[in-house]
Amino acid sequence: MNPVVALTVAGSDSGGGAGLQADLHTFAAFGVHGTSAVTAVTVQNTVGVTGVHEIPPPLVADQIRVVVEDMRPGAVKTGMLASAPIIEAIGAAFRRHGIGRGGSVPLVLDPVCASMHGDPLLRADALSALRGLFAAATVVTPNLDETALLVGTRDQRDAARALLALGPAYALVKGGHGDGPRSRDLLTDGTTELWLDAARIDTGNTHGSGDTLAAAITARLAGGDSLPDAVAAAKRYVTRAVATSYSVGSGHGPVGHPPASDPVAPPGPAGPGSEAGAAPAAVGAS
Ligand SMILES: Nc1ncnc2c1ncn2[C@@H]1O[C@H](COP(=O)(O)OP(=O)(O)OP(=O)(O)O)[C@@H](O)[C@H]1O
Ligand SMILES: Cc1ncc(CO)c(N)n1
Repeated sequence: MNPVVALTVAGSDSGGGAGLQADLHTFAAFGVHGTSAVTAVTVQNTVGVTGVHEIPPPLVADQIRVVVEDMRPGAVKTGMLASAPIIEAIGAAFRRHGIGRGGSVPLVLDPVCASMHGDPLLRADALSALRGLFAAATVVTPNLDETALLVGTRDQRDAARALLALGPAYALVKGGHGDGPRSRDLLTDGTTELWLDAARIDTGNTHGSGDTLAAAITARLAGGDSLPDAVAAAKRYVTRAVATSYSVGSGHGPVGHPPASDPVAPPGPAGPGSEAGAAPAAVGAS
């Protein structure tokens, strides 16, 4: 039986906690075969990012092409995209291969702008190119620092409204950077609003939490979940990931990647894959 396949288009974190390394750990935890198109190599550890080497845009597009032609991922995720030329090459590749809205493969767009240490992972002149990719996304998953940069607000509802105006089917505005006792994320398609709520775990070891949440959504979408079901499963997973985080190095340690308690089911007779932008349903996470 063919495995479910997911693709991440992301940067490498040499420290192993975030970026495509976190994505591949997460895909594996859900029992999904992970593939990757590398956008940039970062020189990074638990303390910070000291260097970035961008991959030439045609090489990024070629990685996407060979994976899609050979293995047909059930869903795609983007993380660190680094520069406007790389984003434009990715956008063209997605259109060519039917990835994102308008195509048949759901797209989870995590608009990574900086590391948790505040080191830039996207060139300042690439913000408008990144916004331009939003219309292709099934869901965009910014944190509050990213909503401030992208749409000028840290209010979760206002940010979601402004993000949806850029064209994605759903906005998931994460609240991990708040400081209350709960870690609350807002999922909305403009009609239905869903708060995903969990107790905030008292730890500084949250490196890779955002990548892990978006990768878990991608894994579940690849297995055929609706978007709200995928987000609910991913929230449960990232909460366990933060709970199993650990210290390594002298800075912020990574989240853990325990096996998912609800792994992706192998494809049935109809095969994996869901409609990009499926209808919302009432879900909750605790
Ligand atoms: N201390 C915590 N306890 C529980 N959940 C958390 C905690 N920190 C983050 N989360 C959850 O982890 C997910 C990622 O959120 P966050 O806002 O940290 O993303 P991010 O900033 O993009 O992550 P990264 O650190 O990878 O850049 C969200 O679901 C958030 O609610
Ligand atoms: C390569 C990479 N992607 C994403 C993040 C954000 O977690 C990071 N720190 N590094």
